[in-house]
Amino acid sequence: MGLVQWLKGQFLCHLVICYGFFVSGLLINLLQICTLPLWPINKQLARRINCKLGYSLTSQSVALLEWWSGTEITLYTDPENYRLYGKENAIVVLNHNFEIDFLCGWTFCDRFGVLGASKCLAKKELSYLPVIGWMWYFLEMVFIKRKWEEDKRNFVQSLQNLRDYPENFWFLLHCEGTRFTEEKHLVSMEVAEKKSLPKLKHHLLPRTKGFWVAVQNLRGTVAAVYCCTLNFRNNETPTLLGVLNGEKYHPDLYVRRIPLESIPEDEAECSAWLHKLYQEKDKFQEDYNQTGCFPGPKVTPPCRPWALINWLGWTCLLLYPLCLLLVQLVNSGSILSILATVAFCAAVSVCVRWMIGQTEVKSRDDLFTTSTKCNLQLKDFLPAPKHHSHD
Ligand SMILES: CC/C=C\C/C=C\C/C=C\C/C=C\C/C=C\C/C=C\CCC(=O)SCCNC(=O)CCNC(=O)[C@H](O)C(C)(C)COP(=O)(O)OP(=O)(O)OC[C@H]1O[C@@H](n2cnc3c(N)ncnc32)[C@H](O)[C@@H]1OP(=O)(O)O
Ligand SMILES: CCCCCCCC/C=C\CCCCCCCC(=O)OC[C@@H](O)COP(=O)(O)O
Repeated sequence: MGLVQWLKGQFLCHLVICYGFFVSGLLINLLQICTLPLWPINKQLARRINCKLGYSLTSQSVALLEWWSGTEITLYTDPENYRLYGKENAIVVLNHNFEIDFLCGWTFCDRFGVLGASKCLAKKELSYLPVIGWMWYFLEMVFIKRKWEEDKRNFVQSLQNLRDYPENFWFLLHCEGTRFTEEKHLVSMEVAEKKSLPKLKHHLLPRTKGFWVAVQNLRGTVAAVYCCTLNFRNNETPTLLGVLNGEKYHPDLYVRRIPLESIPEDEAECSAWLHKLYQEKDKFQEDYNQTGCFPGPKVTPPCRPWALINWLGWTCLLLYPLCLLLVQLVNSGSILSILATVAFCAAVSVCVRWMIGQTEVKSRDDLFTTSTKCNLQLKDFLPAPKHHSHD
């Protein structure tokens, strides 16, 4: 292992990265709050400023993936469609299997210049995440509790608000509604069976309501649906902690552009259409597993320097006062101040570690809720208890 790779694994480096991300994030949140008086006066300007501020925070994690971990992304797509990416609004339908799928998504957004304005349909809990969740309020992210009766008014209103958004945006929808795990897959295929739908091998059954409502409310605003399938080469199982440790991954993304006009307006037909799309996605996934690649030509969208420049800028800006403070502390010899500084660094580290924990794949805890819907019990997924003989 080289020196640089060894350094990337050191806690001190992680602490500096987390400190930069967290403190710059809080400053960006503060600047976003300062834009509040501008919203009633010039809403479009306030939105544009928030896109830039959002970019300044989100792109730090993109820089981490591209420059720190050296991850190389590959796109499989039709060259005719390639030239439209980033130049139109789109709904992105993506599989949800990996801990860093959102990070790869952001990286593609950055390569096509839509990172600041990128949006997604996210579970409400994510809106409480310090820094990132708070930033998303100002970026008009759509949050849902995943209870349709409670969600529908706010969901439709949030989509309607995007109709005059001043920047090109991609709206990400994980139709599967949760991350893929074997246990959730079992539950989901039971639902498929009840609904007489073909079983999927690599995906959960898509939840169709959110997709239909998004398509209906964004007609005339969004030009196309990008049907995306993400995979990692050589069965890599990427994690955010791995990225922080400087591990390099190889994501492959297959994108098909589907004009929005070709998607049925009627709810039942639209649902059937989405189920068919997932059956096709399942087939592409199976082919990928067999052959190690997706159909169609490969391209690596060019990496832009802005994420790195922004990251280095924030790091220099925030490391300077930190170093001054440390020197003063050591000179002062005050044990209390030194302890307070160590406690502050530990708090930043714990906070970011907790945020990273929110991105990790959970497999069993949410079975209680999902499985109740299907009259299955948690014990149905757990290994049979071992009976120890005391003889
Ligand atoms: C060129 C490059 C292109 C692209 C680059 C790629 C990406 C970049 C793009 C953007 C990046 C931007 C941001 C990313 C950053 C971070 C965010 C990341 C992730 C956020 C992750 C999440 O939060 S996912 C969770 C939230 N999202 C969703 O849930 C969406 C899917 N769900 C829905 O749409 C639902 O319909 C709903 C939530 C709107 C409502 O759900 P509800 O359950 O209340 O109602 P439904 O009608 O949907 O469901 C009832 C029916 O469901 C049946 N059922 C029951 N159990 C199951 C089951 N286990 N599986 C399937 N179906 C089930 C039930 O029987 C009911 O059926 P009926 O027939 O009776 O209706
Ligand atoms: C310089 C960079 C510093 C690196 C630190 C980066 C820290 C980033 C921390 C948090 C980013 C938050 C992104 C949230 C996206 C998480 C996606 C997610 O949580 O999906 C789960 C969800 O679908 C299913 O949830 P359920 O299991 O159904 O409930």
